Amino acid sequence: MTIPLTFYNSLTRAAEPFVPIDPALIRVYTCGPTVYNYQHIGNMRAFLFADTLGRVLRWKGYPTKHVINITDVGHLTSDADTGDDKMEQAAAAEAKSIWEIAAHYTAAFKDDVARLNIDPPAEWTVATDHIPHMIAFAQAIEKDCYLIEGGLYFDTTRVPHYGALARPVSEEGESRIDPVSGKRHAADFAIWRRSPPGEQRQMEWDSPWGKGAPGWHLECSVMSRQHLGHPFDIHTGGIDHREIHHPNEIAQNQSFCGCADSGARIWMHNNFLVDRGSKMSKSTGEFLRLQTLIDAGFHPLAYRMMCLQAHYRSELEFTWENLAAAFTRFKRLVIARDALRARDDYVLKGDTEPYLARLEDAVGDDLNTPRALTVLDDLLADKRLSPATRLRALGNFDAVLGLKLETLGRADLRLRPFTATLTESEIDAHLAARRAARAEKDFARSDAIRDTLAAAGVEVMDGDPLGWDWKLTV
Ligand SMILES: Nc1ncnc2c1ncn2[C@@H]1O[C@H](COP(=O)(O)OP(=O)(O)OP(=O)(O)O)[C@@H](O)[C@H]1O
Ligand SMILES: [Zn+2]
Repeated sequence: MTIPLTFYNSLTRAAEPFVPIDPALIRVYTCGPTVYNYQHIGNMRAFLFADTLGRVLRWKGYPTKHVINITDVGHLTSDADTGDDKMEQAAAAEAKSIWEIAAHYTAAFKDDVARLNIDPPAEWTVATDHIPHMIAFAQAIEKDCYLIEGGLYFDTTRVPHYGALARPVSEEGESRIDPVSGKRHAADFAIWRRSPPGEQRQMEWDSPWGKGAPGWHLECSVMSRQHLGHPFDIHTGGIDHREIHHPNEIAQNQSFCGCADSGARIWMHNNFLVDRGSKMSKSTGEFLRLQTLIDAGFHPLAYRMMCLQAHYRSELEFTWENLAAAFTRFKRLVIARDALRARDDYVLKGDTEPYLARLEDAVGDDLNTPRALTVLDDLLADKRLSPATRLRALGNFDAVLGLKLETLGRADLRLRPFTATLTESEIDAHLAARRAARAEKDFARSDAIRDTLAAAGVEVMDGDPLGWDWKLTV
């Protein structure tokens, strides 16, 4: 594979050729979820993007170490260090301990990761496992901090070009940051938040600056440095992080190294999933979970397909129609694959190289997955290649797109097999008749219909949790 990779670097606002720091190991850090609630499908878009990046690097032959953190402390209700800790607030609302909250939502997040076929990273690092390291890091940058009643704050005028990543740091931008009494500059942020006198927090630790908890930005500087070393290759996150969280990480990293290095060579940001025109957000209440989509009858990979159809730097509007269209496209791919399998004569004829080159070119062009999908469509439809040849190339597309085209069964998607003797609408008609029979308590008739379906290769699944009431017995 020879086509170079190009990534859009938010630091320079330009597409740049990817030059590994050490080709023997590419190091990637992704800001992970705050586990005070279920992740919504917008959050999962951020992890799908990071997964595509990791997949592309590995497919290109780069050994890659990917770290994603779990934020279980420090993220306040405002990204700019005011309000309550999101974890404390959720624990109070659900009358549970923070540790229970974190365990529950971390497990739910990892379920979604698996269902979306996101490759688990080399390490999931947990913020609260790193408190001593955070204190040591804070001591190292204390020279650029000042102590006020609220805790230890970072003086953002102490590093060169603070906020260059957010660009421009406008008056308007800074006015979004709520004032904290004693802060020297609006953009200054908490490194260590002291527990208010007389108040006991569920999560608090002793430190040289009093009992309290680390600031949210600190954890990513500390975990990325500890697990990857600075500078590492690529740092990713959602585009909201480009404004506050990542500029603050960069300021800490610069203070720590006493240099101008941001800590990562390339900073990449995915754009938002929006719902009726605005960012889908946990904090604003109503949001969609992956489970909601599954309950509505969609395979989780239909959502992956929906995300792949848009470039990661474009805003993506969620509508049920878009999701249904993505699901249909996904089913068509599975149907096309099965049609090829049915005709497979094990004869290899034709050359897939041009398609693989186009795939490489597409994903190398700042992860252009929409273009990669059209390459896949073209490959499957190319009659100059034998079925076996086309099927053989699928592994490359699976490696990059993660759609499980090689392994997913038709039954998983509720598709009628080519060998089935009933059409999809006939199956539905039988099922409707069976439901009517059951409603009339005519179980003999209901069982007879079930047997008819079974003979045709269709197994009825009463009470299927996915809401699909039949699957194929193949
Ligand atoms: N609507 C969205 N579309 C795409 N990415 C998103 C969206 N909302 C959040 N993200 C990204 O999801 C990742 C995890 O976010 P995190 O759990 O910190 O979110 P949060 O701030 O707690 O929740 P929210 O932003 O939903 O209130 C981050 O990279 C964030 O930028
Ligand atoms: Zn982070």
